Amino acid sequence: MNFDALTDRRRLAERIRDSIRTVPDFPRPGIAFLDLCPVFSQPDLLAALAGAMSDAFSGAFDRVLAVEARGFVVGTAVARHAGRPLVLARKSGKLPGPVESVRYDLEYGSAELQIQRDALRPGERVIVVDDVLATGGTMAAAGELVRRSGAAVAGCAVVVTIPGLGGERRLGAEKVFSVLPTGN
Ligand SMILES: O=P(O)(O)OC[C@H]1O[C@H](OP(=O)(O)OP(=O)(O)O)[C@H](O)[C@@H]1O
Ligand SMILES: Nc1ncnc2[nH]cnc12
Repeated sequence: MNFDALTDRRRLAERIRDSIRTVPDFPRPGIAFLDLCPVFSQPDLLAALAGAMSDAFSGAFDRVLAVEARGFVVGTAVARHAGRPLVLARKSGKLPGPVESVRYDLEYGSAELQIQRDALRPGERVIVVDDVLATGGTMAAAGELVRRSGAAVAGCAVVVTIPGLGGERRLGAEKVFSVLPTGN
């Protein structure tokens, strides 16, 4: 990475950090909820985010898998920026079948994620895009859906990682790119 790219990355991270609103005790007591709506409302910031995520994987991916719901915002921007097809991982009951399903736990609940069986092809390289990485339960479920299709996870991209919840450790081998990494 050259100096300009590093400076731009730092500036991007600063603007995102300044834009995120932390809401205590939402959606339930004890959770410090990161509200990224103010990030999504700034077109230049969303475009820069998409560019940083795409660059992080040097364009070495065939499709972008976006996770419902906030991941759709970021994933759509990345797919558009990179000129790659967008695939949706949706919460249970939203996609017409046949679908593949995985149940999972996240920081404040449990859910089921699905993709359509013909959405990914064997051998394709897929990046999974979301807004927040907390426990990693959601990303792990999305990765499992990718592998069940015979495709491979080329990486995971998130706007922000919440430190101390084990998300990056849990994803282990999957390469995680976070614009605001742990500790920032
Ligand atoms: O790392 P984890 O502990 O799994 O948490 C991260 C997930 O939690 C949030 O999704 P949520 O299910 O709240 O959905 P939403 O985007 O529909 O609000 C967030 O958008 C991530 O998908
Ligand atoms: N603390 C949090 N804020 C926003 N989204 C989340 N997803 C999981 N944990 C979260």
